[in-house]
Amino acid sequence: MATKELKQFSREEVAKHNTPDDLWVIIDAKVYNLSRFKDMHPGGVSVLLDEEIPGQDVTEAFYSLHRHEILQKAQFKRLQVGTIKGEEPVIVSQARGQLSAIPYAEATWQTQGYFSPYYKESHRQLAKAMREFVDDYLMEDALLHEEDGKPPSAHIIEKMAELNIHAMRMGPGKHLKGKTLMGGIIKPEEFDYFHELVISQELVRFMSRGYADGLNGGVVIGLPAVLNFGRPELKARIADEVLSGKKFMSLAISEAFAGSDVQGLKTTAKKTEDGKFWIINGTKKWITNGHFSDYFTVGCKTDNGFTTIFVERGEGIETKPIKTSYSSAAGTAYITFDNVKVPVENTLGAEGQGLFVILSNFNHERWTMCCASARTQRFIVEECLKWTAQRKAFGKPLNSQAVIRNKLAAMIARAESVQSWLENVTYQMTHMSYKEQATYLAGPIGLLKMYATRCAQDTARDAVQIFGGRGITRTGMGRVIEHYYRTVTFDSLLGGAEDVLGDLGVRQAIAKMPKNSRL
Ligand code: HEM
Repeated sequence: MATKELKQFSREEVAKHNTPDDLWVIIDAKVYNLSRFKDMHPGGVSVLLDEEIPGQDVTEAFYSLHRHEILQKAQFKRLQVGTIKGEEPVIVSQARGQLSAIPYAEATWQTQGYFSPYYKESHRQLAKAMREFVDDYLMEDALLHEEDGKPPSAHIIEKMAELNIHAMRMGPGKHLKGKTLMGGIIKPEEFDYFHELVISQELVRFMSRGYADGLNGGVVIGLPAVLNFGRPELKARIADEVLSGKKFMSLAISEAFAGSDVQGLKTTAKKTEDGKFWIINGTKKWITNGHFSDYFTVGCKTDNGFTTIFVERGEGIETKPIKTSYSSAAGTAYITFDNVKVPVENTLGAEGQGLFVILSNFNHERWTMCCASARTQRFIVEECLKWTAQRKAFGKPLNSQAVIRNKLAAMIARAESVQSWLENVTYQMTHMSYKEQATYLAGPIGLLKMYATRCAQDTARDAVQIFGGRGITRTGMGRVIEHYYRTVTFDSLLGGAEDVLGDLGVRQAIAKMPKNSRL
């Protein structure tokens, strides 16, 4: 119903509608008729018949029990019959594409009154366009498919391809040449890692972790090996098909037998007698997007060591979904390869050098995970700041309790420190070649990821304590917190387990210690 059709009432008029069969309430200067809805109210009838509800202003009671988004839904919007004469609603939803006004809900560079040396006008424009894109297209699809477990809708993948978002997620490089990025906001030759950071951070704002990985996460980690080490004709064909959203791919390394210990993998590739084909046998586990992938970048044991091979779905390949604690929208799969015949031209990099092929992209992969972790932690800070301001306990807002403020302080400090370190590392990346990044940043990125995911888990734990039972309930006020707490561990495992990455960082530091240093 359009606002202009709504009647205006005085508070006295509303007060007369105070019986079970004629039950009106005021929420934020809007008048709702709950007479018929009361029997369908998910919170029950009795709460609506409490002596403090019928005919009265229930704004405070409503917002201590419901998310604002409920009133935005068509089936509940219809309950509004009018507004209060001479009053304006004060509670507003964040408009499409808008930045949040909640302190710390946006990184400093996007917060009014603050400065940053890293971001230019093109980053700001890209951030704005990405936010609008996410609000317009992804929010609804993400919530839907995080629940029903289906992969992201085809029209979303197509729209992302049209704007070349899939390509931008691969970072700066030749693959962007000649492409119109985000409708022309940014030129391919200007695209840097801060642009990519902006994209990675906006693409998780819908807080649906499984869906976020379903959104071509496999391409981000599986395609670089083809782009950097594939033969030119293979590279051209696959990049085109995958970045245009027509085909999906995944990185198939982990096995039930080995994860972080890449050298302990058991899948084998043996050459046919004529030397023209590989015959691949083995299994892979926890392969993101694997269930709907057309292509796989597969790590195999070969006679001369470890070799990475590009494999197309076909005879001998079977993928089965694995149920994990996040949504099957991610297409997490168990894959079996039974005598799969692959042309040797599909070898990525040199035979026996597959470890280098895989390791060379680990820095970028882990860095994108840090981008996502920093952003989602910040979203949790926003949820907690809002909740503790609107929820009352012992007659006062939750945020009047020192113990709650202490938790908020720790959360804010973690979100800010992760983002600041991330921006520093990103700045280094913009000034280093891929090879220099491998030399100088593998250790710091390992440490950053370890730190980010530990902070994220601490923040998830604190948030659940702040939200209480709601923090473990899938619907209602705490739905974002519940989801975060249930899925936050993914970040600490994917792309290398926390302890392994921390250890990598320290081992690299030890290796670089000057031999002549003494206390
Ligand atoms: C326009 C008016 C209202 C609408 C559309 C509405 C709608 C809903 C919906 C959809 C839920 C379940 C979703 C969720 O878990 O958040 C719910 C739960 C609930 N509602 Fe309402 N409601 C309204 C007004 C009220 C009022 C005035 C009260 C009285 C204090 C109330 C008390 C509750 C309670 C106690 C719950 C259960 C909350 C929980 O499980 O944590 N509702 N309501």
